[in-house]
Amino acid sequence: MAEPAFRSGFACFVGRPNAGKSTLTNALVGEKIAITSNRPQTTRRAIRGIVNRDHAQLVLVDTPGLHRPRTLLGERLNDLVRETWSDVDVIGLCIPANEKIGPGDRFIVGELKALKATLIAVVTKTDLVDRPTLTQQLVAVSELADFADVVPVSAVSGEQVSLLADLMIGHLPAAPMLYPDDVTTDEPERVRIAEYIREAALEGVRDELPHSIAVLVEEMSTETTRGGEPLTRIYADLYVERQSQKAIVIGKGGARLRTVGATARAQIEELLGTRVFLDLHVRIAKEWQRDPRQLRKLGF
Ligand SMILES: Nc1nc2c(ncn2[C@@H]2O[C@H](COP(=O)(O)OP(=O)(O)OP(=O)(O)O)[C@@H](O)[C@H]2O)c(=O)[nH]1
Repeated sequence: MAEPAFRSGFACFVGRPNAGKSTLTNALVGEKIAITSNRPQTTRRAIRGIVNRDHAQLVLVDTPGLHRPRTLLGERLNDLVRETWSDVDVIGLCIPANEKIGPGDRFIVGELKALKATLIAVVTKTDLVDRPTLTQQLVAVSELADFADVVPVSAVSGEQVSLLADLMIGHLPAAPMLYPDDVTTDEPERVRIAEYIREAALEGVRDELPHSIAVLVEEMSTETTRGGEPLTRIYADLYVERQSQKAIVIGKGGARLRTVGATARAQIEELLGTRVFLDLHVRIAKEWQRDPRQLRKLGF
């Protein structure tokens, strides 16, 4: 059969926390769209990145990990993951090259088997291991399920990233372009801005904080300065659950919050292409992860 003129479709990466899914998505898309962190489970939303080729378009949906739900937020996240899984053409199961396959991986494989999507295995972080270890891991991973492909990649060195895109595209149906090809993500700007702030706020804080921070961009407007330059004013709230967490986020004399603001502002300026005035407020929303009203307000 002749190669179709155009292929397009959806794909997502799944795998245990910290498997390298967000970093890989960024490497494939070539623009920072999903937040990454060296802490598990920081990715909360289905963020799309788009890989554009002359004859294909691959839309990546970035999902949070599937895990045992302990809060209402946990349950919503799992629902979101399953919804995404049943809606894509290709699923890439990510397993780090430098970690043993465990019950968590087997659990995910079990959940994936019933789906209609083409299943491929991606052995990530290959820059961290030597050849014999990688070979062993590739064999072990191949035995987990009947994968259409098993691909080793390193998002950090870039090795095999482009090949992975080609393989994934090969599993997409013949279909026309889904989005204009100058678009890399359809995530609303405010959400991306909120994610930048959240990521900056998570840098270097204690392990129990990640789940307790949420960010909401309350107001955003653009004006022209006296010098004739566009300036975007952004007012955002950082929600934490307790006074003690608020103190950590703000830091001594507000020092930490200023660093968070400066880091996030630089990224937002790059995203928007204007100068940015960023006003951050830290607020306490008790038990927001368990409260449906608060969750809705924060976009979950
Ligand atoms: N050396 C190396 N490190 C990597 C690579 N890919 C990801 N990492 C690191 O692994 C950690 C986790 O990567 P993420 O991309 O956030 O992992 P994730 O699977 O999206 O994690 P969750 O959002 O928790 O599900 C980060 O510290 C990354 O810098 C890689 O190819 N090589």
